Amino acid sequence: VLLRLNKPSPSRHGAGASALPLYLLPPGPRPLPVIGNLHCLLGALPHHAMRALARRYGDVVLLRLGHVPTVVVSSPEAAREVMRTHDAVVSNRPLYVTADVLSYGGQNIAFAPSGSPHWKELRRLCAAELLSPRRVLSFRPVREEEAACLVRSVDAASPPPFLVNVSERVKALMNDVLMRCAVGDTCRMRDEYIAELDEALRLLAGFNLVDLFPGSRLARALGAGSLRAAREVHGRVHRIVQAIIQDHASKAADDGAGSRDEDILDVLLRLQRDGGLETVLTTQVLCGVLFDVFAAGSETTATTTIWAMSELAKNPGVMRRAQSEVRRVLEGKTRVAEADIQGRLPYLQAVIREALRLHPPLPLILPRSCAEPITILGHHVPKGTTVFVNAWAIGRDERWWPDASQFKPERFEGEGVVDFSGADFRFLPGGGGRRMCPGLTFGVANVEIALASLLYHFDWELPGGADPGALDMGEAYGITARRKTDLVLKATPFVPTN
Ligand code: HEM
Repeated sequence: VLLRLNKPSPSRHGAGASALPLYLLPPGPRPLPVIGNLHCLLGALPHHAMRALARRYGDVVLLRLGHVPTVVVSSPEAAREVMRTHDAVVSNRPLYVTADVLSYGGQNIAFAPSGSPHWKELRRLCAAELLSPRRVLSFRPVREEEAACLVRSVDAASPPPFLVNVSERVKALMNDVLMRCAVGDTCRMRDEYIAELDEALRLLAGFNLVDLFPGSRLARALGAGSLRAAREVHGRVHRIVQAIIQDHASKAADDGAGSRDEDILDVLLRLQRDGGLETVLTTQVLCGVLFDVFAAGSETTATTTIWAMSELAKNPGVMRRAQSEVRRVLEGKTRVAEADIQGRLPYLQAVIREALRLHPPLPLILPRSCAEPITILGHHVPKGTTVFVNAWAIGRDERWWPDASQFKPERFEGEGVVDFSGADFRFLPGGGGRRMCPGLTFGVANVEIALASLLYHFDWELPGGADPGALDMGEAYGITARRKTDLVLKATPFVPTN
């Protein structure tokens, strides 16, 4: 009787759960008819609401979101079981309807089925070609030029001190960097492409009725508008990418081989021509991969940089220490070159990690789907369950991070520091296991040079002498946990640009 009172009835949580002894299922709130536990997520951002549920029910919580059985894990041990012990079984993404349309039915990297030869080949290409350390290094001139451009754009305002919308500038910077690395610097449809990709990201964010109630005709009818919008954006993106590919092919013929560094589309087109891969690189696959690079790369790196600047503005002592490190290392220079800072800014690196701990851009990582029944910390998780790892909650938990809510980069200094490799399940900004982010090194390189440039060239403070501690740190709803309000700071030039 006690078990019945404390545990949800299995049959209430979805078909896969119905044959199980109810005490084996993870605990969770009682689902309501039809909507299940959707009401538990109302009024708060999903990762916040899920943390509140974890505090009440434990590190493994069972929910029913609409018709979809869902498990949320919120501790390093539970995350290890998902991403290491059961990695092979929990590495598919649930293919939501909008994502299905935008990814050509899972032909890109982020939504392709994980066991498929297609996904394995694309991941191999990421490691060996598209996002390899050599390729990331070859993008160095792009990062340096764009970071210098950012500094000039701040400097262009007059007279000093300038009021700078840091959010806008950083977003523009990351869009430009990712766009140039993906399709080159002379893409005539650049702005159109960015606008369509932004719209696609907006459609991907959030829970869609059709995804929450798969199989329901009513949900299909009510959700028809967003599905139609996704199809339209998808059609426009496809046409733009086709035109970009044609431009590239004719430019490659004009330039002659080897006259410039390859961008990601050049590499894809070369691999397409050469053939011999496990998968055929159709135009659809190229569109999907370019979508991954831009969608997964631009927003995450911009969000991380903006949160890092926010935390620095909120914590002037940390700002001073990071600035003095950057200024000591770059003394006498008129612009930031990566060769000058590489491996020489350990405190700034710690600032970036601390920003990623408190503000992982993808707070719930990306959802996974359980292909077979598994056990997480002794709880039975039925086949077909969607699994979320709440990296945001784990990164803010006092059990693993003393003074968890404080911005203390020092915790990432010294021996035995936690790294980005996904091996330490307390710190999962790039996820873990076989689905772990393949672009994290590239992303962090973009964040590092942007921050080094802003800190080297300018002093920063809140406008109107506002109290740094009172800076609004609210998050907006969306595919990434970005700032709710734009970050606007006062910049005073410190080192002039050349
Ligand atoms: C600070 C920057 C970044 C962060 C915090 C980040 C974070 C993440 C996370 C949490 C995932 C899901 C991993 C999982 O399911 O375990 C992911 C996947 C992915 N990321 Fe990143 N990312 C960043 C930058 C980038 C960049 C620059 C690129 C490419 C240019 C990229 C490409 C991808 C791709 C393709 C996937 C899907 C991988 C798959 O499903 O196999 N990311 N990223």
